[in-house]
Amino acid sequence: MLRASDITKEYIEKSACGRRSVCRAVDGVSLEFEEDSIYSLVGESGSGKSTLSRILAYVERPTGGALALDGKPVAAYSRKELRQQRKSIQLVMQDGQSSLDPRQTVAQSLAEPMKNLLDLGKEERNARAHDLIRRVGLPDELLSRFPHELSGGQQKRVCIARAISVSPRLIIFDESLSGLDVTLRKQILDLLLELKAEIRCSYLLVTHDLDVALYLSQHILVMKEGKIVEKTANVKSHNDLRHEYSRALVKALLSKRHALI
Ligand SMILES: Nc1ncnc2c1ncn2[C@@H]1O[C@H](COP(=O)(O)OP(=O)(O)OP(=O)(O)O)[C@@H](O)[C@H]1O
Repeated sequence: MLRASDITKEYIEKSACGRRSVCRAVDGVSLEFEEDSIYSLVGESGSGKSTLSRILAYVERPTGGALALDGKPVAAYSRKELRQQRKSIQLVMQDGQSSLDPRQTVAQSLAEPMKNLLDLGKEERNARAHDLIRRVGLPDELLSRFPHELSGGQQKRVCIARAISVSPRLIIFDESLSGLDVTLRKQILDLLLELKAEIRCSYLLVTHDLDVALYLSQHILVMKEGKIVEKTANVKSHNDLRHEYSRALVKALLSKRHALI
């Protein structure tokens, strides 16, 4: 469905003394996402996961390489086609509160992508907002609230409802589950599995947490210093990860578990 070929992203950084240097955040990444599958992207902080996610969601342009959707290069899309395709890939960011406009009620927040990307009329948007809020397990009365009147878990659910409102084919969750306590995180993970069974889209979950990746996904992608160092399909346990760097991540995970017991 979505193919990324040799994606590179360089940032020019300026030091305090005015010297310029190049940071290669993403370095020659090629990936292919299939329909109806769950992928996790893991790697340590600064390995380029968020940058790659923004590029895959067309929020940021790569410095090199190309994206193609259903075989057609995204660069060849007209403005109108690109707008149409924007709904296919949705990005859910880490912080629920700052991803939602503080001046919009939940109903307005849910209506916005349906208005901009689906051209739905007001009545249809309202009806869909009621349906969406229930699908993510929240009561209808929350539709009239503002983001600061919601708990962290409720904000995440609203962000998920907003992402599914346009029937995407791939949803990228960029660290969207961090900062939640274990019980709440499990609830959201189970909600994602339920929704996926209903809407049959693909997920890319960007996470530091290998346990979360193993719980949810069939495909694990491991990123280090801007490169994908391992792509493993049909992952059942951490033993399936073979690359030296992946083994180091597994070792860190296991020692963290022992420290907690
Ligand atoms: N807008 C930017 N300008 C300059 N450098 C940037 C920018 N965004 C990211 N970087 C740099 O690119 C590299 C990759 O950052 P990125 O946020 O993609 O990593 P990450 O794996 O998502 O990290 P984390 O898990 O901590 O969120 C880092 O060295 C970061 O400092």
